[in-house]
Amino acid sequence: MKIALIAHDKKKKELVNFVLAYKSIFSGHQLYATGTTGEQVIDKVGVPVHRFQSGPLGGDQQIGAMIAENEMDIVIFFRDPLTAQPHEPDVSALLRLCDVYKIPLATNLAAAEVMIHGIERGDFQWREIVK
Ligand SMILES: O=C(CO)COP(=O)(O)O
Repeated sequence: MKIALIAHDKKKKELVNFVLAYKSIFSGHQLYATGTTGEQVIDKVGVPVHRFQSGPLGGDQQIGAMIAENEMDIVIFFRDPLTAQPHEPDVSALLRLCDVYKIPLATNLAAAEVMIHGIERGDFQWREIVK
């Protein structure tokens, strides 16, 4: 499956630790990320990640474009709800596209924990049928 990994700055450590904890599962999938998140995942986890632009420079929109093309299966986006983001419209647009295209989206650690076990079990195989 194609999995997008995104984290706002104050959530990056949490996301990196999450990917590290489930490295064996993530390793079996194609990973995509916004620029800085991807850089940290590559450095600290050591898995291959396709990196887009940094979020404020269009990375969220690039992932949104993949969703619109039915090219992204799952989005894990650790958002920081307590810090204003200069590119908030891009963030909202990405979340909206997940809903438009029914793309499974986890926006915090607790939801991502459930999601990763679902990925492991094959709960999202229906995405292959949709394609
Ligand atoms: O801002 C982001 C998502 O909205 C994340 O971008 P970076 O991974 O480049 O920090």
